Amino acid sequence: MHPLIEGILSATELRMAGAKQSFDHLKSRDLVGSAISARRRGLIPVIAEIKPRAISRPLRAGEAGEIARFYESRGACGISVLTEPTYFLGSISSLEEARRSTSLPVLRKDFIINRKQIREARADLVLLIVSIADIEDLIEDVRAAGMEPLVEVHDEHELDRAANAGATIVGINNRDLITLEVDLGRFEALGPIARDIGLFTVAESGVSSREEALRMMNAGADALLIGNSIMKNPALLGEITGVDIKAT
Ligand SMILES: O=C(O)c1ccccc1NCC(=O)[C@H](O)[C@H](O)COP(=O)(O)O
Repeated sequence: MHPLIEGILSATELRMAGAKQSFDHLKSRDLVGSAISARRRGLIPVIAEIKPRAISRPLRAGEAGEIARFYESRGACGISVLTEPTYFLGSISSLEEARRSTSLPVLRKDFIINRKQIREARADLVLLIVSIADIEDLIEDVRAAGMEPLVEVHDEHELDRAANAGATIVGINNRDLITLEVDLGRFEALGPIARDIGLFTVAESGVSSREEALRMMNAGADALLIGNSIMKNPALLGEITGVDIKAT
């Protein structure tokens, strides 16, 4: 594990001692349906991420809602919100704002290690990372709270673990959590294996152009998760999804 992630996990344990843990059981929004509908409209299905770290500052009140609405207008099929505060400068309030501001399914992207975190806030999907979490228990907890787990894997062993634990949506992260290096070849190697066993596959990290997005789609991705490149240059999202291309 990279020292940065060890630091995030220690800070998470401390913070959770006093966290609130309740939310309304509203109807969940369906990511798979939203991605299929994007493809039918000729778009590349992108889960667009709100990632304050990419712009090196926390968001102002109201900004997460503005970004979420913009992402929806540029063809996103889902919104991911980084809620981890220590390194990623995220917040639960951004998650709640983003979900109130669009009709898209919203993913809570964080380093979830215990069930208290799952009940901190309403999302439609919650990220569980196989290498840091007891996913066998937490998958059930996420579903019991009316949400769906997006289970992140980095190699074939983790993919087997996710499938055996009952995951149906897997994220294959092109970013290595030990070195933090990004290699799109990781999805190309694992994506087809995940699809062959019937999983819905999300190619996570490292996509910064339409060409790279097409590369992930050609490798069998059902959806892409993109953060840094579109936070730095939001206009890029329409180019990647294809909304801009259809408009011209
Ligand atoms: O993004 C990081 O620097 C990072 C560092 C350590 C652990 C996780 C990290 N990112 C989380 C993510 O997986 C990404 O935010 C997400 O997949 C989008 O990736 P990108 O398009 O490369 O921002």
